Amino acid sequence: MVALEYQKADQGYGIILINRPEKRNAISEEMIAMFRRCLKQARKDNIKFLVITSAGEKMFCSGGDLTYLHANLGESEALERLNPMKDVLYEIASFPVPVIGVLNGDALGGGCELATACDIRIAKESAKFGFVQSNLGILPGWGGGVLLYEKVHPTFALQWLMEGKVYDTHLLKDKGWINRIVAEHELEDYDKLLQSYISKNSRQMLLLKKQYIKNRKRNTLYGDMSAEVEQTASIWGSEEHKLAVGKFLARK
Ligand SMILES: CC[C@@H](C(=O)O)C(=O)SCCNC(=O)CCNC(=O)[C@H](O)C(C)(C)COP(=O)(O)OP(=O)(O)OC[C@H]1O[C@@H](n2cnc3c(N)ncnc32)[C@H](O)[C@@H]1OP(=O)(O)O
Repeated sequence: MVALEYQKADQGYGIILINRPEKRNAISEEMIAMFRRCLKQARKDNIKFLVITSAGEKMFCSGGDLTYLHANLGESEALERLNPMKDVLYEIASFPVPVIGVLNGDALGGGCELATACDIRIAKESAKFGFVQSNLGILPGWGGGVLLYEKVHPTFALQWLMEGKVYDTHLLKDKGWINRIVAEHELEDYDKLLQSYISKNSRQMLLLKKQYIKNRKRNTLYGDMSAEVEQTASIWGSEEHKLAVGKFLARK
């Protein structure tokens, strides 16, 4: 089974599928390299938009693989392991056509960062989402906190990042993080689900994304994301982080 794959759909859009449901779609080191390759291929194809979604019904993504991103890493080692996925998130955020996150299940930690890097989020109604990093003694490790400030009101971004709460789709739609809530059965037919995008042409999509990037509040996105990752790496070895990750890894 391939843990991450890309394909171009007949209707002219691309899909990246995170396919590791048995580990709740946690992102491993190997999958980061696969992500880069898939994005590269998607850039070459003449697609109208790119979808990022996952296999399984439970989780869109449970974040970074905690066996690889464990808490016993030194600052420079943590930075080395975090930066590649930050680059993937930046690549998604600056991808030439719109990127739609189809959130088929919950997301935690880095999973919420990945969802936030997408331009549009369509979520299954029953899904729950948590920027829980503060509960783990860290900050977002892939630059996704910076992206969150771009997507929702700054006071809500700060509140979510500070409190580390897990929210439902209705609250997050009110806050502007989720664009559209759908029933589970609507995820069975992508061409129908995505019809309002499929019906537009490639040139329109390309120009709309270009305008969106131009209208971004900041033009220092990459540097700001890198600074956030550095800050996270600086507190990676905190006692709170060691305790939280140690507890997860030892729970069975
Ligand atoms: C930069 C990374 C950093 C960030 O910036 O935020 C992060 O992303 S840190 C990670 C944040 N995520 C978490 O803390 C979530 C950890 N996982 C869980 O709390 C639970 O697994 C779950 C996601 C709520 C799902 O619970 P449940 O449905 O009961 O399944 P299991 O717990 O039994 O998990 C099944 C299977 O998957 C493995 N798993 C789950 N999440 C991860 C992960 N993030 N990394 C590695 N492995 C993960 C889990 O260990 C189980 O494996 P087996 O024991 O081999 O079956």
